[in-house]
Formats: sequence, C-alpha cells, structure tokens
Amino acid sequence: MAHFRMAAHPPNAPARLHALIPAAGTGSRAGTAQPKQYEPLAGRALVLHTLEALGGVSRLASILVVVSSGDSLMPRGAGWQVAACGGDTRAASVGNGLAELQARGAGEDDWVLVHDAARCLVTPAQVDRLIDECLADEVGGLLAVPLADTLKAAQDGRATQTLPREGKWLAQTPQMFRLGVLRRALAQAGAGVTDEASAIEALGLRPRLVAGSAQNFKVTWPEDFALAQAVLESRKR
Ligand SMILES: Nc1ccn([C@@H]2O[C@H](COP(=O)(O)OP(=O)(O)OP(=O)(O)O)[C@@H](O)[C@H]2O)c(=O)n1
Ligand SMILES: C[C@](O)(CO)[C@H](O)COP(=O)(O)O
Repeated sequence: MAHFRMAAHPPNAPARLHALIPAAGTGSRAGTAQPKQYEPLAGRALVLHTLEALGGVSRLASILVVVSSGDSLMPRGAGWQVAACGGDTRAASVGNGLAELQARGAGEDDWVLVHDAARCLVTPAQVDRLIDECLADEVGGLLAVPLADTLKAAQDGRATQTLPREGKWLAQTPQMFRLGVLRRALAQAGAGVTDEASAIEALGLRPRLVAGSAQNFKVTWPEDFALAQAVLESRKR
C-alpha cells in the first residue's frame, strides 16, 4: 500500500480537519453485482461524486478512503488517499481508519469528519455548515434531519403503536469529532454501533445536531440509484 505522511504538525498548532470515508462495505441491500460505491452513476463511480463534494471543502487538510483489503476497484486520484484497512463492520472500518490517520501524522485533537462513501449527494455547502457549527463546539456533531413522517413500532409486519416523533432526528454524515476522543469512544462502544455519534453519546456526551438535507440520503436500496441520478442531473441544469 502506498503511504503518505502529512506535514509535521507542531505542538500548539491549530487543529486540522480530515475527512475519513468508510468505503469497505459490500452494499448487500443495494442488490448490485459489485459493491454499490463503484456502481456507475451519472457517468462515473458513485464514490467519485462523494469525493468530488469533499474535494470542494477547502478547510479539509486530507481525505482518507478506507477500502477492504484486496479491493481493486477504488479509483486513485490526487485529492485523496486510500487505505486498505476495512473491517467487518462500519464501526471497525472507521476505527481502523482513525488509527491509520494517526499513523500518517494526524493529531489527537484534529477533527475528523466521517462520511459514508454511499452518501454521494452531500454538498460542500452542507459540509461547511457542519464545520462552521462544530468547530467551536466542545463535543462536535453531525448532519441530521428532523423526522418528517409518522413513526410506527411494528411486530410481524403490523403496526403496534405510533411513537411520538417530536425530538427525533435521522442521523446523516458527515459526523465530526476530535480524533482521539472518537477513537476511544469507538473502542469502548464495540462493533455494534451504527454511527460515530452513538459511540460519543455512550461516553455521556451530547453531539450537536446540524441541519442536513433530505437530498443527503444514503444510497442503500436498488431504487436509490435512480433517485440519486435524478438529483445529480437536476444540479447540472
Ligand atoms: N464493513 C463495512 C461496512 C460498511 N462500510 C461503509 O459504511 C458506509 C455506510 O454503510 P452501508 O450503507 O450500510 O453500506 P454497506 O454495508 O455496503 O451496505 P449493506 O448494509 O446494504 O451491505 C458505506 O459507505 C460502506 O461502504 C465500511 O466501510 N465497512
Ligand atoms: C452512519 C449512518 O449513515 C447514519 O445514518 C448509518 O447509521 C449507517 O448505517 P448502516 O446500517 O451502516 O447503513
């Protein structure tokens, strides 16, 4: 694996910001022959749209993409680095990616913005809003959207109860936390957590919720590709 090291970061220098992109999943729910991040979308691999958006965020000092060992599909480019240290779960891929970032020169106090490769519709403006609102925050935070629909509890395919939706949000990415705290939080939380914020919450901390956008959805199901394509095409007009 080709390694890069970041420029030395002197003590007391301001914290830098890094993007970490977990891209080591198989996309089993998407029903595609290859992992969904490599599916063609508006003329190129889905993950390249994600990387283009992050490349438009001028405050990011580096972008590291985590892929599975043996992955031969991830495109190489000047604007990002690739580490083949993916794990069995998203949490493991992120934990391994944080260790890799640190090994490559990132500091404990540096901010890391973890962003799903599969959220290819994120925009630089959304990421900048997250950074603006979290940079002075003691904990950090995440993009999220308030629940728009009525929320049901269910059993055997039948609704058993309608749950209050007030105060409920859908978590998106990026999720922005200090590298050292996030590493420790994920190590304590274990492989079961589905996002970084849950590991931080388990420490008793309260991540800031920053308004995201319904368009920043995660490509998960077969029908999501056509929707993502339509959004990308609408932005060209
Ligand atoms: N072991 C894993 C699992 C997921 N991811 C990444 O985490 C992001 C969000 O996960 P998800 O949408 O669940 O992707 P998959 O795990 O690939 O999809 P599925 O659950 O349908 O198999 C994706 O960019 C995916 O590549 C990862 O890096 N390592
Ligand atoms: C991190 C995430 O995208 C926030 O909504 C989500 O939790 C990932 O979950 P998945 O089960 O790995 O798709």
